[in-house]
Order: sequence, then structure tokens, then C-alpha cells
Amino acid sequence: MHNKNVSGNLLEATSSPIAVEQDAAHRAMLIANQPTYGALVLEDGTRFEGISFGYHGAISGEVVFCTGMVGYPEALTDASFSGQILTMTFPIIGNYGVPDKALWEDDHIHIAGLIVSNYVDTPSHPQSKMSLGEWLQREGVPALEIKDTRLLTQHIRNHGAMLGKIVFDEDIPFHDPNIENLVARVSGTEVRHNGEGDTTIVLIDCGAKQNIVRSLVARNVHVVTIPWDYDLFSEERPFDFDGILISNGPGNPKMAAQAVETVRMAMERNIPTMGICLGHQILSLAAGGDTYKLKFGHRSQNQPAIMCGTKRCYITTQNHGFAVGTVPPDFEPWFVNANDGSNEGIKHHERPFFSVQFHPEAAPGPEDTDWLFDYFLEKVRGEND
Ligand SMILES: NC(=O)CC[C@H](N)C(=O)O
Repeated sequence: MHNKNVSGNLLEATSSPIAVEQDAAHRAMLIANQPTYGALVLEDGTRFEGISFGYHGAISGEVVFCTGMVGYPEALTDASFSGQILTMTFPIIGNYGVPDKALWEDDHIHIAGLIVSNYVDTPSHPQSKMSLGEWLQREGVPALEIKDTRLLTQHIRNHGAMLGKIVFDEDIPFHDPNIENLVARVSGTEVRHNGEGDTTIVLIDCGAKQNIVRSLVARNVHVVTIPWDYDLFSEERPFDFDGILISNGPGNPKMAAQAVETVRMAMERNIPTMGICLGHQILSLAAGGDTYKLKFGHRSQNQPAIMCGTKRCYITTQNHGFAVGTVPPDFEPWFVNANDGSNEGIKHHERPFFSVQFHPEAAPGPEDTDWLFDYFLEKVRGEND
């Protein structure tokens, strides 16, 4: 199914400075409609040969897999994937193209590289603005069609998360993104304002998905997005606020020490605080809990989360490799994953602090848990106390 309209892509791609750097030999092959071959190499030496449909340049990172059937535009632009080579296990990727930027989670691609089984270069969707291959080439992100994503996924499930690299003609070293402060790399550096609502929520941007902002603005909220290391409790802060939401984000939560400290100070002041994904891990650390790395993580739109003490199971979107192991003192587990029993949420016994490992904003769905934004805003606005 490698069905490239290569010359069309190439004309567009030459407008980008990154694409211009593509070497002449690769260009000649594309013009001749000849496939370019590359390989995904894992840190244990396992090798998967593949056909390139993205940028022609080597990259290393952590290899992860996502079992979602849809949502590749959202996943690729989710900053939580920074430093990761993403494998999509759904066998057909690219068929609905790439929508307008307004629907992305950030204004550029964050994944380090992409691995699929079958790539479709002729999208069929009214909202499609370009093909997936064209987008990856423009943004300098390598991608391979390796066919046997099932074998790759089984390998990662059996052996645990692994480093890997996409290589072409030249080899490069492996690189572990989790030893870096990835949050500092993806967080915005300016304070931003969205919405004009009656309530002001500070969003700590650790690599925030834009659908968090959209979900709050839709609920009549003025959102003030701050950099991950902003000094929120300084004398000079030029805005007031009613509650704090800690965003999703990439890497090991223990690397985001300044954000952990800000959240600790917020709870000391009894400010209503909610955390999503990395935000859940940060809130747990700030309250005295602990986190650990999962064997291979949860990444899909069909993760079952059971609400503790009930038989209610929500279908949730998730994308994480770390988890909360020790629930902090004075908090209780709120949700657990029905597949592996890992923690999916905590809430304080009495105070307005809670967090979830899954994504209530859930682009591209499901929307089972978007009530959590209403629950948070009820606490912030002092309703139903
Ligand atoms: N989506 C996220 O916020 C991911 C959180 C964290 N980087 C993890 O992998 O566990």
C-alpha cells in the first residue's frame, strides 16, 4: 500500500528550509518514484527494514507504540511524545491526511520519528490539507513503513520500553530522552491569555495539549498559560487567578522540579488544583507521593479506567510511560487501570486537589471523562460544596 504521489510532495517540500537540506540522491530517487530504504534499529540490536515516507535524516529516541485506531494528527502534535519514535499499531495510517492547524495539539510535530505498517499517501477527507508524508518532510521528521509493526510491538511488550534509532546511510548513537528535562524544551516561554470568562485558571504549560485550553475556554474560563518554571507566587505577578491546572508533558516528571515546587506552594495556600497526565505525576510528587516507569506504557484511545469503589469504567485516551506508584498522604486512589491495575487518578480526602493519568480533554476522543473539567470548575467556583 505504499502509494506515494512523490513528485507532488517534493514540490511542496522544497519550500521548507529543512526539506531543502534533503540530499540530492534522495531527491533523485523521489523524482524517479523509487522508494528510499531506511531501518529502525533497537538498542538490543533488533533491526526492521522499511521504506521512508518522511524526512530523510537519522534520529534516535525511545521507541513507543500507540494502539489507537485514529488520532495520528493529535498524537504527532502532542508535546508529551517529544523524544519518542512513535509506532502506530493500526495497520493503515495517513488515509485521512492532515487537518488544519486549528485542530492540532500544538503548532508543530513533536514526535522524533514515526513507524507504521502501511502508509497511505492519497488522503481522502474533506478536512485534509496535505498528506502525512508531506507534513513529516516539511517538519523534518523521519518515518518508515516497516510492515511488521505487530512483531515490533510484541518485542517492546516482552522486553519493555527500548531506545531506538531510524537510520539511512549513516549510523548515529542511541539517545535516551528521559535523562533530559524535556518539559523545559517544549514549554512556552511567555504568559498567554485565552478566553474572557468569569473564572481565571492558570495552566502550567509542561507541553500542554491545546484541547485543554479549548475545553476550559468552552466553559467560560479565562485561561492564563504560564511557562513550566514561572514564579507564580512572586510579588510582581500581574494577574489574579482562582485555580491551577497542571498540563500533560514529556519525559520523567522528576525532571520538572520547579513545577513540582510551584504545585506544592499552591496546595499549601489551598488553591484548587487539578493535574492531567504529567500534571497528575507532578501533583503526586508535590504532595509527597512517588512515580515509577511502566514497562511499556499506555498509549491509545481505549484505555479502561475504573472509578475506585464503583463498578463504573470510563474509556479514556492515554499517552504515558510513567505512573504514580505511591499515593501521597491524605489522598486516595480515585481511578485504576482495568488492564494492569496501575493508578489512574488521586484525590485529596477533603481539599480541592485531584489529578488523573488519562486525558479528560481527550482529542480525538472518547469524551467519557470531560465532566472532570466541570467537577474542577465547581470546586473553583465554590458550587456544590
Ligand atoms: N501525556 C503525558 O503527560 C505523559 C506524562 C509522562 N511524560 C509519561 O510519559 O508518563
